Amino acid sequence: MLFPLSPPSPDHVRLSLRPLTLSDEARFRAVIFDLDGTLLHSVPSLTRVLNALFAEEGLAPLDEAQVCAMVGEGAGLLVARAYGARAVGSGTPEDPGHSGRVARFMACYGADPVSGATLYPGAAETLQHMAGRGVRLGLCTNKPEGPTRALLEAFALAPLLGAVIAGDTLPWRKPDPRPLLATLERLDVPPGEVLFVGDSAIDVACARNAGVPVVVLAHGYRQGPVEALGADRAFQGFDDLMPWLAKVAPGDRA
Ligand SMILES: O=C(O)COP(=O)(O)O
Repeated sequence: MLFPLSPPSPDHVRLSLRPLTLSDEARFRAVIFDLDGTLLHSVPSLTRVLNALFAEEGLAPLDEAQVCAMVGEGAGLLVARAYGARAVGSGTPEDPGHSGRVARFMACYGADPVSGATLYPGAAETLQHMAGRGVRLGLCTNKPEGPTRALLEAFALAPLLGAVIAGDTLPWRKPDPRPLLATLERLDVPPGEVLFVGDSAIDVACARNAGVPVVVLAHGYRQGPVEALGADRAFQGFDDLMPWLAKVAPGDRA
């Protein structure tokens, strides 16, 4: 089961408020964010692009709930899963037609990754407040670097981020720890002083592999209940994350 695609149900809110493990006494000098499902609601834009390609090929469109379940492990797996859902190809990157499909997707998505994408409420304000207090901020996403940079510029986040590692910046993607470790190295902060904020099992696994504490936002893309992700703490969205971040990452200009 996948949630939330619409305003959270009371049950979902209750689940996300269960006691979790990361203490309020923790202190961090840097915070690294995931992009899709954490800062950015990108599924409408990804669905638009996939369905434009599908229309050209006479394939039935996907809905946003289906695409939500396919996002988080990079453009290649998204495209493989999307075509696989229409019985085109094997649903894996090993399929002979895969690289052509990814190239067509990237041409179309790269031309306009912004239309249909929105920042989650409070995302920009949270990053602005933290950057203003001297907290070092980074981004670690599996989305390819071209559209990632275009989105960060379009939503005015680029100047707030001291490090950006995208899905094709390095030869490895999350859940491999190296993209996250590279992000904190570029921020010049050791793993114990960094918090990762994500939304998915991939994010939690990456953080665990890197030895970095991780919290998740329940507004993002995942399958199953938020506490099943095994993060150190979960928040509904930026409304409840922001006051907690102000405590645990006060910044050196506070
Ligand atoms: O899978 C993607 O393309 C992006 O995913 P992420 O920003 O959640 O890492």
